[in-house]
Amino acid sequence: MTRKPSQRSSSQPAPRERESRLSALHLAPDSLGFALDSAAQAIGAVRAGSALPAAVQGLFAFGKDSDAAIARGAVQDIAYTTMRRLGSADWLIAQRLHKEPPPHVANVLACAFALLIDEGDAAAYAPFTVVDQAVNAIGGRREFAFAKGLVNAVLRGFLRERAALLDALQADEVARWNYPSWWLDAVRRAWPDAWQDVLAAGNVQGPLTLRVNPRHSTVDAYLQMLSEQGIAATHVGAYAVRLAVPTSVERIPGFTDGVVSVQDAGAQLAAPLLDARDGMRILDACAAPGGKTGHLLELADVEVVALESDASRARRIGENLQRLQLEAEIRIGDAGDPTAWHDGKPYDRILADVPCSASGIVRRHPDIRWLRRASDIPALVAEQRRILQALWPLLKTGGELLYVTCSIFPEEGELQAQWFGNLYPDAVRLDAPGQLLPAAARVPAGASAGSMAGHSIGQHADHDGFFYARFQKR
Ligand SMILES: C[S@@+](CC[C@H](N)C(=O)[O-])C[C@H]1O[C@@H](n2cnc3c(N)ncnc32)[C@H](O)[C@@H]1O
Repeated sequence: MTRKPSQRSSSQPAPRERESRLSALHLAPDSLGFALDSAAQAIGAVRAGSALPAAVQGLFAFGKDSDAAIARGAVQDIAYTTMRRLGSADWLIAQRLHKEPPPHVANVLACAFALLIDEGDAAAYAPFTVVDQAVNAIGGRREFAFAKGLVNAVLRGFLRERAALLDALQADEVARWNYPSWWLDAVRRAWPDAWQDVLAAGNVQGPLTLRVNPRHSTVDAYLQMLSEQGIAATHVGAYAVRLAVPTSVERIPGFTDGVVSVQDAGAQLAAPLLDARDGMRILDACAAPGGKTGHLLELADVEVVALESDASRARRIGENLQRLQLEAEIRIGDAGDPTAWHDGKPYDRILADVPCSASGIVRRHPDIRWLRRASDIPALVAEQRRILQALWPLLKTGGELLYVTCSIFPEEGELQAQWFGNLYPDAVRLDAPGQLLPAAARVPAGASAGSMAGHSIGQHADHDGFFYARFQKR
């Protein structure tokens, strides 16, 4: 948790814009009740199909900066924690209530349950504080005030029967693992020896990992600088440094000057695998927000075309490269339709970091598991194939294509690589990590801690899930 709001509530209405369908909220912006109410709105938005970052952003879009600053950290923490525990929270609600409550009441309860599941030192707030503040959150809106007694009874009842309920919850797979059942089936099918580790890794908050820019520093020199500033960090990859305590980017030494970037250790494998050398012409075919584009340009003096289909996301490539003081040619276009953007000059290297289920990065985006549907996977597989087929003819003979997904589903990984190898007799498969399963340094209590199938990065493994396949054109 980045910050805890005070337990104070106030009779003063919070001066921020609210969803039009909700009445005014009579709670102070620095109270836990206010944070629970806001987080509940974000959960409601995700249940309606919105991505969590957009849902949280939307809450503060019209608010005063001061209110947003006060509440935002706590709201974000509660909403993300709730997403990681939504299966448990919904199960507990169903156990305690025979009739479905109004959605906002259910979402406040879900947020409260998510905070009550941890005990002792692991708990962010004292249990009775959570209960009192959840009751305040419900009482803070005129139309839900009738449910104060119910929220109080449900949450206090949970505290009385906590151990028995959490024990019973283990028998329900969705409640236990906090993933939808189709996702549980898919992970079990794909990784019969490691499925529990994979699921558990996705339920741990990801660390803050940095990539050191070799144009400005070295990992050793940067670690030394951090140590002089009293910041604990570990060397976790060729260019990767993991901070012991996550912080905001403005506080990361050297971030604004482009000495380091924020990038997961698993994602940092892409640019070195492309083996780019000075003078090469490279296509980064699905480039935004430009994490891998920046890394490529840090490693060699290359000419990079950064292609992205989403114009608003493409702007972030430019912002990231500006901070790094590096340049690429940014083009907006569909990687699956080169006629619209390709100038006819072939590439030495192509990075195909294609759109995918993002099932490998759920620890950073815990909403993804609830937003995705099983039917999304075949649609994504088809889209990945369309893009790969369009890109292969753009590669020079002797050139290399790196296929990347942040997925743990073999349909988007190994099976896709095999399909590609069978389709193109001139594609020679080169060494690459293949499936990199997500690995968490800290696995939550109660989760299995057996050995991982697939690859991980090494002794300090703590990275998202990726798939990497490399092909050379003969
Ligand atoms: C996995 S992300 C890329 C991450 C990026 N390589 C990085 O390291 O920061 C995939 C990107 O592909 C874009 N995209 C999706 N379909 C595309 C298409 N048909 N052509 C080009 N870009 C596409 C998405 O908007 C998204 O920004």
